[in-house]
Amino acid sequence: MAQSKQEKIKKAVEMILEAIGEDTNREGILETPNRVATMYEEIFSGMNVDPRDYFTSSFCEEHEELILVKDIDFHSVCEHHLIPFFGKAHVAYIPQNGQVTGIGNFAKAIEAVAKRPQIQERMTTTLANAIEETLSPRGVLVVIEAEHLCMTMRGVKKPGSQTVTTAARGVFEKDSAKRAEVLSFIRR
Ligand SMILES: Nc1nc2c(ncn2[C@@H]2O[C@H](COP(=O)(O)OP(=O)(O)OP(=O)(O)O)[C@@H](O)[C@H]2O)c(=O)[nH]1
Ligand SMILES: [Zn+2]
Repeated sequence: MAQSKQEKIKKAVEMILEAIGEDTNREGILETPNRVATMYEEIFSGMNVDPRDYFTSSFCEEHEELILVKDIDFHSVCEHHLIPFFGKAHVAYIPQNGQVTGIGNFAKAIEAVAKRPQIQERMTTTLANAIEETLSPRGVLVVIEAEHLCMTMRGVKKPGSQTVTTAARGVFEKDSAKRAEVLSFIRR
């Protein structure tokens, strides 16, 4: 992150600490604006990353059957309150014309979309669209399950509540049996 952006974050954090009545010169707090600026660099590192870039390389493999990468951990930041939501993402696709990609690329793309202020629906849709647009599979299904701290530590305060979102494209949009097959693998 550029120096000027880091400076802006530090100043803003200092102002928040002052506003809540903290002594910004107190030993434990003195370095906090710095720490937060460094942390933001990490947790918002996906701001200008296009998830489609992870799917531009594919290799030709004659496997036109289901591939499911499940239980991919992620942490993101709710754009409404700037506190975390986190959980697991599952990505299923059925390749077409042998266009298969490295399974690690799904985890990289999830990191990219998670590391920016987000809402869960957009994260789900962005991933499904990125895979559809680049690999042109017969179908893609993205399922995300997450706990939102804005719903558990504040506001309605419902600890343990989980939000599930899905985005289905191609064959998964039309074929409920195919969707059900993926969901049963996810539940296992
Ligand atoms: N659809 C959707 N809503 C979300 C997500 N993350 C947080 N929210 C909700 O977005 C809403 C923000 O609404 P506001 O009315 O502006 O915020 P608020 O008054 O603090 O609302 P509460 O959180 O309900 O107390 C809240 O209902 C949140 O629960 C998300 O990923 N998707
Ligand atoms: Zn929120």
